[in-house]
Amino acid sequence: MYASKERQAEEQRVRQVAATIQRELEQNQQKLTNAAQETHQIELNYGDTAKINTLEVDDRMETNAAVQQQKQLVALAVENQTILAKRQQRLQRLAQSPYFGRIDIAEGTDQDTLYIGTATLMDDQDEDFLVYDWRSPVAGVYYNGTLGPVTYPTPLGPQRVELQRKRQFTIKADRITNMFDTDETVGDEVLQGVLGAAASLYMQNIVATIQREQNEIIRNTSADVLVVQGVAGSGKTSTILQRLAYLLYHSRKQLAAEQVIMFSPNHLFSNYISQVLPSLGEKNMRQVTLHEFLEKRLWEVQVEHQFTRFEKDQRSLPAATRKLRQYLESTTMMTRLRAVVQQPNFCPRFTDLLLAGEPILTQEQMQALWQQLPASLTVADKYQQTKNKLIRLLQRRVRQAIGTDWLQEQLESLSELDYLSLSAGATFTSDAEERYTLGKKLAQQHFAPIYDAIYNDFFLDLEQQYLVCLRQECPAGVSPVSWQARTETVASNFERHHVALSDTAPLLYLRDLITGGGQNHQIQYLFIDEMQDYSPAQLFYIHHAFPVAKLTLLGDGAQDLFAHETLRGELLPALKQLFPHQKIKVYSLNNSYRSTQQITHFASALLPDAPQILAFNRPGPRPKLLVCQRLLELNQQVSRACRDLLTRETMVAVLTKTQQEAEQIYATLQVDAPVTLMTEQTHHLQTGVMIMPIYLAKGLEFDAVIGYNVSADLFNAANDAYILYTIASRAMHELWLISLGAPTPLITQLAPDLYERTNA
Ligand SMILES: Nc1ncnc2c1ncn2[C@@H]1O[C@H](COP(=O)(O)OP(=O)(O)OP(=O)(O)O)[C@@H](O)[C@H]1O
Repeated sequence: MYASKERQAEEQRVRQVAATIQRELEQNQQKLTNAAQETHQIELNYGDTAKINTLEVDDRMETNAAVQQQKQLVALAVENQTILAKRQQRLQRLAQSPYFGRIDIAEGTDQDTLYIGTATLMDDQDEDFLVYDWRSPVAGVYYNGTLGPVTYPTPLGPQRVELQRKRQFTIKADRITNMFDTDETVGDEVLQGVLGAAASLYMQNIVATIQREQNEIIRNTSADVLVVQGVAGSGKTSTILQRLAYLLYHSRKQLAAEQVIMFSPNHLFSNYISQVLPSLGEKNMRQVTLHEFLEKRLWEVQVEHQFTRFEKDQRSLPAATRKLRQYLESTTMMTRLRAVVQQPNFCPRFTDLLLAGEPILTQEQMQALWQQLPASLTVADKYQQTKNKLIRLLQRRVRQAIGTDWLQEQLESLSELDYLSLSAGATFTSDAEERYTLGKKLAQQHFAPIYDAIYNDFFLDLEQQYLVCLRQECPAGVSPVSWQARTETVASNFERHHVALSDTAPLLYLRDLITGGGQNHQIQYLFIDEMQDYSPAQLFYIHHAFPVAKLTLLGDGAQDLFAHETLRGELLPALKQLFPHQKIKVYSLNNSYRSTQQITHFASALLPDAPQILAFNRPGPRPKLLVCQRLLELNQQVSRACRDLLTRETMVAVLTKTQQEAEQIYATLQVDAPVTLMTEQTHHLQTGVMIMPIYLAKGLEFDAVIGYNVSADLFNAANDAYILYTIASRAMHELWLISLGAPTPLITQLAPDLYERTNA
């Protein structure tokens, strides 16, 4: 009886709040319409003003002032319209679900009841909060505290209150579909509902069900480098997107979405997460993949793609190559380059700048300029001064060219069109002036490629310089023969305008060290998802490239597809080496939310150094292992599995190790549903069946996953347990693994009750 009275009271409140939202929506819509008309009217007037007679000087001045004023009016009107439009969107969001939580807090005899939703809502008089934004300090109590004494931050210091009740709601428009009181962070029941639902094409926000351990990460504003080491499906991506929404809300004046950048694993992922921030009323941050970032900075050469390298590695990766790679991709490699550049007599390798085969500025000249500079200057300063001197030398060359016969001849033979473009409508007072001006322009045009080359730092022979650094010293633990062979490979790569992935970070760093460029001071926050896919050298370089950005790095050592081992072993010393002057905070997330208990147990058992992975209590069928004897049978079984799964699930993924296998199965798959072969160029998830190599499925999830050909032949290398774990942990509800011939011992050695084995 009491419970139903409570429910009635809550239902009545929701209806009242929903009615307020509706009223505000209507009023705001009216204001928005008026504002749009006003903007339009001002723009019309602005057009008229521009037509005012500008012949008389006085009129002209007046018109200029009027135009300025009109421009300001337009800007104001547009701003006003933007604010109203944002408000309308916020109200529309609240109308769908006004709030999801309630807390009752008491301070002494003062009692307060607060409702928490995705945005703030005031009552009609603008006096009382009907809904508190989830990011407000007091709302932290909802996510953080169990009942009893709790504290939350205020401008006057920590505020201590008694949390007397925590209530959760599921509300659709003005109807409560579920409501209960809880003492937990966020009750199991709501989470069960959310996690049991079907996969979606876009990631959803988790604002109503943020867990305590996630909340801490979201609200941390003090760390310079915040690292989240979390098991698959622990909500790392969800948490950082919520964190970004939190940071944008709290630093509204100092931080804009444009000052935030996120490194994401691929375009599919970027698109998959693109709706989370807008659903929380925030603009999206910039996203970039590692390959895009490297390619943009090394635009004159072709950069090896991580995915291409992964595919090649599957065919063969000798131990010696792995060892060399480890060194090239280490922080030691980067600091060694720094030491080379900081040597007292360091002089970079330069290259002649040629025009039609003729050297215009020579490396000897450049070296001489460098040597003349005071030894006390930094390398970057010396470089800039050399660059400036080269520009001056070029200017002198331009002046000298003006009087030369060849230039005068060219002037004489200018076509009418060339003359007009060169003179650009200028009038000259004398013939000599005309000859000089046009001659100078012609000379400037002639030497423009050299100017561009200086401007773009092409006089620095970065490739030779890099080779010099490599040849200087063979690192400890690497055989001199393989080091030399590797260095020769780098040289022949350069001849083909190609750079191997391992050389990209060192090469870029070397260039920046010498030129003093390459640093972006605008970005305030930088997020890296899947940090285990970055080598220490790449992380080192990214930190160098964005020196003021606070970093949030997320990863899972167990999803180490590319065998960088960045997140294996002792994390803190490695981080200290990477970020020696930063305040580092490391969080671990061990609860896995994505998959059923059966899938999580199976996936965790695959890992050799089994981390602590806590499965969420959501039961489902055990993973299935199907063994086939012939290729034809394997393909038939995959088709059959897809058909079966599609009777229950909407998004089924066939995950392979390589692109080639994905193409093979795509060619033979027979199902009565849309089938999409995903490639690096695919940007959107699809319903039906998606086929892709595992590296494209990073960070994604599907209702059901079929692991394609998990045979002993294919999964036998040291890193394969991690690949298989990544495949398995993409599945939310069902996992099938199909093998051609004997399945990998990674599976067969597991406890038999972890999966169900069938022979086809
Ligand atoms: N607090 C939460 N409330 C509701 N759902 C959650 C919560 N935390 C995580 N999830 C859900 O769990 C799934 C996995 O989350 P997410 O992709 O953020 O994890 P992840 O740690 O980045 O995973 P991975 O490393 O495996 O890619 C998503 O469906 C997400 O919505």
